[in-house]
Amino acid sequence: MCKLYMDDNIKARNQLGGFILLQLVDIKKYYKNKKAVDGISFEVNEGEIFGLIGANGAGKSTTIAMVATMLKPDSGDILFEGASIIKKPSVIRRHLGYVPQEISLYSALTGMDNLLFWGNAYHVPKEKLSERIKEVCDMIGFDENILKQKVSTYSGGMKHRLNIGTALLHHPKLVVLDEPTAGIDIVARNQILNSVLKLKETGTTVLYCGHYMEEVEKICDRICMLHNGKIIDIRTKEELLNNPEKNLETIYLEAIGQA
Ligand SMILES: Nc1ncnc2c1ncn2[C@@H]1O[C@H](COP(=O)(O)OP(=O)(O)OP(=O)(O)O)[C@@H](O)[C@H]1O
Repeated sequence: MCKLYMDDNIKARNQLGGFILLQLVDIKKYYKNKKAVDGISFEVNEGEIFGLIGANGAGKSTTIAMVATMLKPDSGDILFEGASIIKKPSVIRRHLGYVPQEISLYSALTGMDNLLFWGNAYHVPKEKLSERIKEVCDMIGFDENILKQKVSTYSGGMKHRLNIGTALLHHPKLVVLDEPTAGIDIVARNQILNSVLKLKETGTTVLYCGHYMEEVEKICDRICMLHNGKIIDIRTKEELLNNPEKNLETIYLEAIGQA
């Protein structure tokens, strides 16, 4: 029999002929009686930056925690390269770089020691690790001098950048970022956004959960708006650019009846 028919994880194509990396199909998640995610379906194309926005409690973190296999949906399915990650979480785990809001760094260690630690934790082959650390440092804007310093001496923005770097060492196909710029200054935010854009240049797909509408608008190819656990709209960057009289914030506020 032809291999194509034997394979149960065949990547789907989008309308433009590109590959779909990730598909959420009618996902629901309850916390006791509270519906946190209420029938969400969307697709993330290979190589794009896909943004998720919404006010506090909209369901963003719950959604991406399910993609990162930290939480299991109550119903629906999530497919990575056509295979269900609900049935088999391992299909996504080795291809995933998940950056939660919390910083997971050892502050008593240097930046380099943190990268070595996470490189080993992600099973990056020893002979490839130093080259990969160089590539990641280039992406997050770290030089050798910074790497020699202890993380306890870093600014908040530097910690966030290194935190992202640790999730990139194993060259993941999909990077999931949960509000990576929350609570840091404008300069550090800009550096992080540039790192995310560099990541896209390397062909990596990004699922970006953000709080600040203007930054999501700036870097994302498509933006999914959530409210009360439901999708209220999905807009492409082109649609937003072609409609300059309404920015993302206005569109979102109008959609939730708050304009
Ligand atoms: N562990 C939990 N137990 C009970 N309810 C929860 C839990 N986590 C989230 N919720 C509720 O589920 C809903 C969605 O929360 P979620 O954290 O996914 O939203 P969010 O869009 O990420 O919000 P924020 O921007 O504040 O992080 C909210 O009403 C929240 O209170």
